[in-house]
Amino acid sequence: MTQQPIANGDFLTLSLQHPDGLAPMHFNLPDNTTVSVWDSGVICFEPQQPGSKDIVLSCGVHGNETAPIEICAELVQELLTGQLVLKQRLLVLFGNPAAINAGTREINENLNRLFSGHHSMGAGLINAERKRAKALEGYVSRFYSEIRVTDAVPRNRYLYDLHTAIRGSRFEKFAVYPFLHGKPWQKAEFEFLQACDVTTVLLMQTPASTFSYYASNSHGADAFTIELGKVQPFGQNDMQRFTKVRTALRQLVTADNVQTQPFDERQFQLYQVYRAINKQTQEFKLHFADDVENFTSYPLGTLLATDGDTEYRVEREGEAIIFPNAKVAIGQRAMLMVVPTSVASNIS
Ligand SMILES: O=C(O)CCC(=O)N[C@@H](CCC(=O)O)C(=O)O
Ligand SMILES: [Zn+2]
Repeated sequence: MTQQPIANGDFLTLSLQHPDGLAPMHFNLPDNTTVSVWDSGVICFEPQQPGSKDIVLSCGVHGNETAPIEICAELVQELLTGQLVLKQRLLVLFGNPAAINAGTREINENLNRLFSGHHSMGAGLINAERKRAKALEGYVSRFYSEIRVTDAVPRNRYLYDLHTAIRGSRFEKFAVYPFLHGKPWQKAEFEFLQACDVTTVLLMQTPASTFSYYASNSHGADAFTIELGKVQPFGQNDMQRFTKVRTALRQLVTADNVQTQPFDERQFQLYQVYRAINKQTQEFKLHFADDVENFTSYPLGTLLATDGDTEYRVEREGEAIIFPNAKVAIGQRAMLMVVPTSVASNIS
């Protein structure tokens, strides 16, 4: 039998050697799973008789968020070398190979603010991140629509966009559930998140230009941004901390079902956005230290940030900070303030 062209299974290294594009290739694994490389960091697997799930796993949308990159690279390697046998259709995306090579969150612009067409707004497709966002949208659309399965079993779409946060967090791992426009939150998804060791979930209340919102809103996918801890350089992640998510992702792609526990809201910390604070001027400044963790709350009236003459103080009991970042571009979200909530009123 001829060896498949990525014999060592190290698709990440191959992609990083060709960050600006990789010639498409197409081959079969010994179990007849079809493998198609569509671009640098874009690899599609289709088992001969796939289950009903179309799964997109993405990582490296921010180039310095290494743990998810290592987790996805390992999974792809195990698939390519036959250590794992796939059951579901799977598209793995290493979001921003150039930024991964540079070890930076972004090169020119935050890729995770460019989806749902934002790549082409304003100045248009002026940099590599804007072009990549457009290309990634195309790959996701192609994956969800190009299905060679002919039976009438209804298909379910998923996209898990794996990240790590800039700061530490009171809850080490947490997920962002994109705005569903009134549609019910999904018990099965909370159960899957719990299997991944993620029991803190932030429910968004507005559309966003993120990858997960794009998949949810444009493709009807069950989609999440999943934060797996704090950013670390390559090789410095304690992989033991990811045992549950690695196992759950393996089960997701190799089996019909993931082993989960029935949903019980009491086992989750659920938050919703109370307000988003956007950076208005270059003077935007946070008034707490860099090591203050996500989900920290302060007493009413505490000064959190200033932006020129504008002061942002705690205005609601229990509101907590998340994703504070003074370095974002003008007009972008510099911090979210979140409050505890429940999903009981709208879950199915
Ligand atoms: O730690 C931070 O400040 C940012 C971590 C990160 O990249 N988070 C994502 C969340 C995306 C979402 O809201 O769904 C981002 O900011 O892009
Ligand atoms: Zn990120």
